[in-house]
Amino acid sequence: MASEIELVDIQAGYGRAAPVLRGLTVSVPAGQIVCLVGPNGAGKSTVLKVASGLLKPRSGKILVGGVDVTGQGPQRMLASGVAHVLQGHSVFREMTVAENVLLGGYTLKDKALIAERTAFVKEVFPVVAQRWNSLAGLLSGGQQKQVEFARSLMVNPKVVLLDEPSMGLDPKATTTVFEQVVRMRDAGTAVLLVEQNARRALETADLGCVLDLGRVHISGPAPQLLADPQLGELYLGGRPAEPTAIPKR
Ligand SMILES: Nc1ncnc2c1ncn2[C@@H]1O[C@H](COP(=O)(O)OP(=O)(O)OP(=O)(O)O)[C@@H](O)[C@H]1O
Repeated sequence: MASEIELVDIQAGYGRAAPVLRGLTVSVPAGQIVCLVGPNGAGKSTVLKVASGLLKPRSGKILVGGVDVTGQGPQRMLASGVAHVLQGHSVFREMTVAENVLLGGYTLKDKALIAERTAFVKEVFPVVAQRWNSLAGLLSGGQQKQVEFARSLMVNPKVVLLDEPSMGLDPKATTTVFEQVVRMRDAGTAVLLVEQNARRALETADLGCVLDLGRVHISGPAPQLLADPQLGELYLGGRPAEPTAIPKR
């Protein structure tokens, strides 16, 4: 299956500190949700920063749609088709939902294309259409997250990187947000999802990767990972002796 983005044998870290990612390889096939789970500090957000060009890898390769884009910064990565929805809340509360979403298309010059993309994101995220002229700050946390998702889809990315989309949300809003992640995938965008809420993320994803010590320790179809006792072990503080590969479907 063709990959929208591939990170190959990535070494990356901050400043002069020891590397956080130590030979990490992950790939997101077209039309799939891949989730990264792992203990605090395992490097999950760092993977997304490398994938979106915010952090340049010390070594390794980044391929988008098979094209080598290693070393490109965030603007070029966005133009290549990689959109990053950062951790926390990034809507402008004093602006309308419309203004927030249209910001995502600021690089688009063609008015017809902007109108087409606007209609598309309103269809994928009904709450965005319903609250189009409301101030974004009046929306609930889960609704604001959908505004962020809609903004990221304005440029028709190949892959969207989602960093802890359920952070700070109650269980009902979390359910809604994960349903919208599935809608994004079904609408044709591949997703690389980072989550603390490992169970919910694996229930939503097609494929899962467990990060530990800066590399992927276990990977495979999400349902198989959910049933894997080693996953529980990791979260209880134990470590698997050897990296394990679960055969692909
Ligand atoms: N801007 C930064 N400068 C220096 N070190 C950083 C920076 N961001 C992250 N780190 C360090 O990199 C390591 C991995 O952090 P990262 O945020 O990628 O982990 P994570 O798996 O996403 O963690 P969490 O689940 O707690 O969000 C940690 O040791 C962290 O302290």
